[in-house]
Amino acid sequence: MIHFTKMHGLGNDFVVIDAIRQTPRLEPETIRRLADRHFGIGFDQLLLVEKPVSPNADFKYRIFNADGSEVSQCGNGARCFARFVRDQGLTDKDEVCVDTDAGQLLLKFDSDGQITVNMGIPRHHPAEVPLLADQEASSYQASANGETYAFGAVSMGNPHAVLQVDNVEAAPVAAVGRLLESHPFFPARANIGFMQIMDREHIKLRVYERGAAETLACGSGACAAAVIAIEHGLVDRHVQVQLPGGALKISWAGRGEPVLMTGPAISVFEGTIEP
Ligand SMILES: N[C@H](CCC[C@H](N)C(=O)O)C(=O)O
Repeated sequence: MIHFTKMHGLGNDFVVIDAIRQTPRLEPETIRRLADRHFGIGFDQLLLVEKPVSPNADFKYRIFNADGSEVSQCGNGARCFARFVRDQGLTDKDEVCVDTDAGQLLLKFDSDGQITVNMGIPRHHPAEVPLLADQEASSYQASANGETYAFGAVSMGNPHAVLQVDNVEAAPVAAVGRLLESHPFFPARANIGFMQIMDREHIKLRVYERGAAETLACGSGACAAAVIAIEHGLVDRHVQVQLPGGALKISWAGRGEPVLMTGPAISVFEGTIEP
């Protein structure tokens, strides 16, 4: 029997499992079954909390999408991970350093109960996103089903393409998101953001996530949209990103600097599974 906690960050929801004091064996098929919102628990991603691999880190955490694929970054998940290790008594630190497959993240508990994540330095080179382009560009194009789509692209430790739209509510997120998520232009697939610039301090965003379809919020997607909008001179360096599930505060001082993301993390219930 495995104990888990069901959590969410702005409605992007997770099952979080302590894999330090437990030894879960979760094959991709099991993850897919548990992710099902009718036959399983239901979640966008499953997070495993493990012992650190680096001497200076407190933990390692691994991320699995609802389709069973293991990935390297999850912004909302990082905040829920931080809340989890505190609630479970695995740490009493106010700042937690965590190893991930994309490098280390630094997580800080703010006085108001929100959590600020240093999401690392965005990567722009095509090979780092990854995407199939000969050189870096401020905007790329990909064609599908007779349409051509223009987007910015960046890695936050996971691949993101961001399209600018005039009305995010009317954006074809399901149809175009699904098309581009697994487009050959993205050899590792990609998270597809649809961004509407409201003013120099506010973005509205919807994200069709790799391996999870549209979610109510995407932390790394909010970081990617802010980076691309800042690069294009559309917003200032401190911006609020409004997603269907709520708002995140994103700050970025420019190339070579890390992106900071601040937002909530909520525990909903605890349970047990026989995987
Ligand atoms: N679907 C993403 C992982 C989860 C990202 C998202 N939930 C976040 O908050 O950043 C990927 O395959 O890269």
